[in-house]
Amino acid sequence: MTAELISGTQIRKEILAELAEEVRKMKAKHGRGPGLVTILVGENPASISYVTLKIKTAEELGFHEVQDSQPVDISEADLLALIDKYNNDPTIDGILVQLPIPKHIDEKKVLNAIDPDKDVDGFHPVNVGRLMIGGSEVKYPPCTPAGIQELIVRSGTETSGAEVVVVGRSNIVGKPIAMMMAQKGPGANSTVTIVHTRTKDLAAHCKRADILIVAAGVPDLVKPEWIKPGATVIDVGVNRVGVNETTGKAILKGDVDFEEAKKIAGKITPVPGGVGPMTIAMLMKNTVKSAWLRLE
Ligand SMILES: Nc1nc(=O)c2c([nH]1)NC[C@@H]1CN(c3ccc(C(=O)N[C@@H](CCC(=O)O)C(=O)O)cc3)C=[N+]21
Repeated sequence: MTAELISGTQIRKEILAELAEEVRKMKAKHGRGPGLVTILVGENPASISYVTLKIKTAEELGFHEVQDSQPVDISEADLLALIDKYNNDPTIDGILVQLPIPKHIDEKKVLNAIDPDKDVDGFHPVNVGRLMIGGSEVKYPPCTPAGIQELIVRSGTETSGAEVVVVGRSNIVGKPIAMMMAQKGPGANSTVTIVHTRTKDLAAHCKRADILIVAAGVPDLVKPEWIKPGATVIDVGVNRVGVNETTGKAILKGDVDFEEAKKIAGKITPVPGGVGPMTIAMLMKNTVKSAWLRLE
């Protein structure tokens, strides 16, 4: 048996079509679409490629899109002042500072400076707190975890009472997705275990999972024999393992040995084409929500 492929590329299309319709309505009613600014500091090639994808998607949806590129040696004070400018700009609904930022700038200070009501990444402590409370308190769920939950639900995977094992405990993926799956409510109600590189017997924990979410950043970490037959496997890894000689593009690999895992899993996400495209779709969704909240 070969696992059913969960296509982020396909599901993303459905979500973007829904959002495009909302943007049309918003423009008709209020004379403007959602405004999103992406602040990019320096010239990290991976960051440039993500930001390019974000801009392209925002433009397709009819957003008012501002790309603000800053030199790698911008001072912390100047970056904070820039964020403040966008906090006070009524045409901007979402502010995203592409991470990572250079070491001489305190990332925490930067994330804390963004108005929580424009924090469409969901990284501000206020939004992290809202996520912990759950339910209607949640305003901007972080984009990658929101995309993961959407993939799980839209693939028809039962979450209520399911054993979910999350590999990785980062602030942007592991911790929030674990909390979201454990919450009360649709697409959640799961029994959640968080494991990481210091966990004893990682394999045994993974093997119990009905839903295995892997966000460790280690290529091919999860072996086929770690997967429970029929499980839903969500691979969040985006590892650049080389460069394609003919196209010059990066070769991406997930944290799961995909070719072998798909023989055992029930449903599985590919890399690329799985979680990545969903992250951007959820960013757009949060920005549309922010615009509605600001306009009405
Ligand atoms: N403030 C901030 N917010 C972020 O949301 C954020 C960030 N910083 N820093 C970096 C990570 C990473 N990230 C991805 C977005 C899209 C794909 C994506 O679309 N990936 C495609 C492949 C794209 C490619 O070829 O590189 C795929 O998996 O199919 C992946 C990863 C957002 N991030």
